[in-house]
Amino acid sequence: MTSLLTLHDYAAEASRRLSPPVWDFIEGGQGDERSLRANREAFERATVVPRVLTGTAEPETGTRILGADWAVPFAIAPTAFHAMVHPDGERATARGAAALPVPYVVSTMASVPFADIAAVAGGPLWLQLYAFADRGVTRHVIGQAEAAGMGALMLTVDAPRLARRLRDLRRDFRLPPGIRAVNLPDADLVSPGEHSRRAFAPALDWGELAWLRSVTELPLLVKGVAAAEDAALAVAHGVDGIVVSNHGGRQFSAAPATLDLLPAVVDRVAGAVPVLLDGGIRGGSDVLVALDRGADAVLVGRPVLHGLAVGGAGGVRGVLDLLAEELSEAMLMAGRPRVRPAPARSPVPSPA
Ligand SMILES: Cc1cc2nc3c(=O)[nH]c(=O)nc-3n(C[C@H](O)[C@H](O)[C@H](O)COP(=O)(O)O)c2cc1C
Ligand SMILES: CCCCCCC(=O)C(=O)O
Repeated sequence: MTSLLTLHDYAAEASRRLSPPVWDFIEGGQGDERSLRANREAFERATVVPRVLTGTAEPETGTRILGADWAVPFAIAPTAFHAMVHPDGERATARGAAALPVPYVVSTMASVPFADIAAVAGGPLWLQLYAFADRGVTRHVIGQAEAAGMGALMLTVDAPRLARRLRDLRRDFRLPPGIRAVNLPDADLVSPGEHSRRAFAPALDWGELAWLRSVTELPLLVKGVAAAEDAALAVAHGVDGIVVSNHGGRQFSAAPATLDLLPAVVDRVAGAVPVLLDGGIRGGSDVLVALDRGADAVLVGRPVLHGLAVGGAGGVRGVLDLLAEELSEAMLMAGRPRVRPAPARSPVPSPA
């Protein structure tokens, strides 16, 4: 194996190990993939002005989000069907995350039961939630997450259905045999895109948040916010956190880079709730750039799958340890002794 000194090294090694259809499912974006590229380009042109003589020897990377201690200001983004990448699926991901530990946002479309993931997790475990047309299905998923002891719900709001991803369409991508969304009442689905058209709630509105509040007491974040106006509406509707995301460029190719959207969202939210960002984080300096522009923490998607492909739980741990080490070095070199404290849980009441 080539030496794995950067997250890009993990990606290159993963591309050699995964089948071309699975690799393309992971890497692809919507349409001409402009937003996928934009996420990276924004980080590639971003800089952080170093401060000097700050007396920093050992930066403190820890933070506190929604009442839980995080060893690092990053978490694993929700990604579906880890058993496509490694036979132990999300169990291996959770084991890899447990070492540091790194918080893990488990996808509704996990290929391993939530309870089994929770059994090996070592840090905060949240559920990413898709809202289904049949609210009974949504309730079923929430119930299993609660039973597994998950600490928060992250509602994905940028996916009325999975978008047209040309790489998948060209390959007529199907889930490999035996890969199932085991936490759904009807776990057998073959084509993710087709299933999403049939099962996802097609016309979500802000009312969904009030309904979710009526069925669970878990803190509620929304994932997929781009516009500052929507961030303000989310706060007004009483969310506990916001994730600035364009779904890793997988939903709408004209969506701006998330890093470019972040400052306006942070400005509008004005500390009412934590603001997280994902899309294009590929190194510790990227994490620091996002923090510098006002994010309280970030989520990391594809690199975790690359680690999983390279070495199961050990590969995930390798990716997360590397990111933590790079972040610590970036903070040291930039003269940032600690992560700015995130807002405490939102005091904003839900609108009637
Ligand atoms: C293979 C794959 C599967 C994904 N599955 C989900 C999912 O089930 N739910 C969700 O909200 N987002 C999903 N996402 C989007 C990620 O949560 C995240 O927004 C994105 O990957 C971040 O960008 P990055 O991969 O550049 O870090 C998925 C992304 C990938 C690459
Ligand atoms: C109906 C299956 C949905 C899989 C969702 C995965 C996802 O969000 C993605 O971006 O891919």
